[in-house]
Amino acid sequence: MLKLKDIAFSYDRKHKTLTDISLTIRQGEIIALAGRNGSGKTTLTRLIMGLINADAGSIKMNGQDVTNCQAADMAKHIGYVFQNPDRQLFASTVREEIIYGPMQLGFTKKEIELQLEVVLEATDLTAFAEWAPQTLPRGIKQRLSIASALAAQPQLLILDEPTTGQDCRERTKLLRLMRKLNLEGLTILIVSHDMDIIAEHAKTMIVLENGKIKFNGAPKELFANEKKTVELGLEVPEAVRISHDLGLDICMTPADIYQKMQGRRDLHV
Ligand SMILES: Nc1ncnc2c1ncn2[C@@H]1O[C@H](COP(=O)(O)OP(=O)(O)OP(=O)(O)O)[C@@H](O)[C@H]1O
Repeated sequence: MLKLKDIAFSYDRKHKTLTDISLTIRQGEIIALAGRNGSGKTTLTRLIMGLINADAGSIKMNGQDVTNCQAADMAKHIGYVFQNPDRQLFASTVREEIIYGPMQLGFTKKEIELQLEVVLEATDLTAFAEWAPQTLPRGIKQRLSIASALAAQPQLLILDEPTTGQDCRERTKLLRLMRKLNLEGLTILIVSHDMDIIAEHAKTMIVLENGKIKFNGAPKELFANEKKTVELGLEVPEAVRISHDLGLDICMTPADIYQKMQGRRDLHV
């Protein structure tokens, strides 16, 4: 769906911010982007969004060259949800916030109304349609940011640290929403420092260090190698650690641990 080949980018020509970035985001997958602070994650997502353009290399979307496309063109295909919803929300009601994108993209009145109804329902925000976004709690604001992005019917949704600053209930609700959208066919790129989320939800994981890809593969493959995980500035997920301590085969989720424990007579469930 999206293919980056040999991408290079620098903000000031002196320091290379991204080097030799080649990656593929496949239709329908949840792919995670991780790495320590300053490794280049935001820069890479800004590049994919067309907010900045690469100095070298190419980007293709569904086989079409979009290397030098601007943000307005990419907004037809890609939705972006900021880590801090306050950076994104500006309208005076939830309804206006959601219809802004489709209006800018030239949707008809009928399409806009339909999209509004569909995304309010999908994000469980119907009851808040007339509320002022700024008065909503953080978790609901985050869902509104997702609703606004979804309203433009993107093929790819980029979620930047979507669970930061949320309580457990809102975090669970948001992850469930992400999963549901993915099952309905939406491709999702999640930028996260939370390895538990990546272990549980991502099919592929890309790790950046100093602007270069240091890992690109299944999260399980990386987390099985604790030394490499730590070297890349990442934490081993809780489920992996516990399964290791219990002498089980590597588990990526608490449900995995439960299942594997049932097969072991020496461990009581
Ligand atoms: N607008 C800018 N101008 C110049 N340098 C920048 C700019 N934005 C980021 N950088 C630099 O580019 C490098 C990569 O930054 P980036 O924000 O992409 O990393 P990140 O992995 O997203 O970090 P974090 O996890 O802290 O958000 C850093 O060295 C940063 O200082």
